Amino acid sequence: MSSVELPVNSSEQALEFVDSCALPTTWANFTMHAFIEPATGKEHVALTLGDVANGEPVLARIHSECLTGDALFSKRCDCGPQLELAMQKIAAEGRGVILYLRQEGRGIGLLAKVQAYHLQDEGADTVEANQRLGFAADLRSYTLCDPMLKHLGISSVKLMTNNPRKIAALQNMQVRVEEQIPLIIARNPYNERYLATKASKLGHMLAPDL
Ligand SMILES: Nc1nc2c(ncn2[C@@H]2O[C@H](COP(=O)(O)OP(=O)(O)OP(=O)(O)O)[C@@H](O)[C@H]2O)c(=O)[nH]1
Ligand SMILES: [Zn+2]
Repeated sequence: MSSVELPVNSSEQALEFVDSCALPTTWANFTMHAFIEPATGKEHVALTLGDVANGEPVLARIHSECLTGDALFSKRCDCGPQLELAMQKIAAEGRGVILYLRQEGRGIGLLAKVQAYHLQDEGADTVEANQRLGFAADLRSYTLCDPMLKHLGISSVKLMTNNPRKIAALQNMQVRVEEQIPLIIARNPYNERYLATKASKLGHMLAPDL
C-alpha cells in the first residue's frame, strides 16, 4: 500500500469533508463527520467522541458497511455486535473514533452479497461464494482511512479488530497502531461457519475453535 498522502479539500482530493453534526446514541453523544469520495460519489462517515486530536492514541474501530448485520440484526455475521461493542468501549473510555466505510460485503456490494449468501445457503463458505461469483475473497481498501484520520487530527490508534490486514494498512499509511484490541463476538449456529472461515482462510486472529 502506498504511503502517499491523500489530501482533503485540495484540487486532487480523494476524499472531501462535507460537514459534522451531533449524533446522540444509546451509549454516548458522538459527533458525526461526513465525507464524500468525488471519484465514486460514495459517502462515508466517522464518529468521534471526546478530544481525539490531542496526540494521545485514540481507541478506534474501522468498520466496513454490513447492512444486514449493522441495521437488520442478521445473525449470519458478527458485524452488528462488533459495532455495538466498539461504541460501548468508546463510550466507557469517553474518547474514540469509528470510521464507517461504505464497502458493503467486503467490497462486492449488497446485491452480490445476497447472491453470495444464496450460495452459502447451498453449502459454500464465504470465500468460496465470493470466488464463484468472480470476486476475490476480500476486495476492501483502507486507503481512505488516511485522509479521514488526518482530517480528524489522529496519528496514533488503539485498534479494535481481529483482522491483521487492517493493522498492516494503517501502518503502511504511517498511522501508529499502539495496541490491537480483539473484538470477539459469541458464536451462534448461523455465524459459526462464517467465523471459522475468517480464522482459517482470511487470517483473522480468532481462537482456533472459532
Ligand atoms: N462477501 C461477503 N461479505 C460479508 C459476508 N459477511 C459479512 N460480510 C462483510 O464483511 C465485512 C466485515 O467487515 P468488518 O467487521 O469491518 O471487518 P472484519 O474483516 O470482519 O474484521 P474485524 O475488524 O475483526 O471485524 C462487511 O463489509 C460485511 O458486509 C459474507 O458472507 N460475504
Ligand atoms: Zn456482517
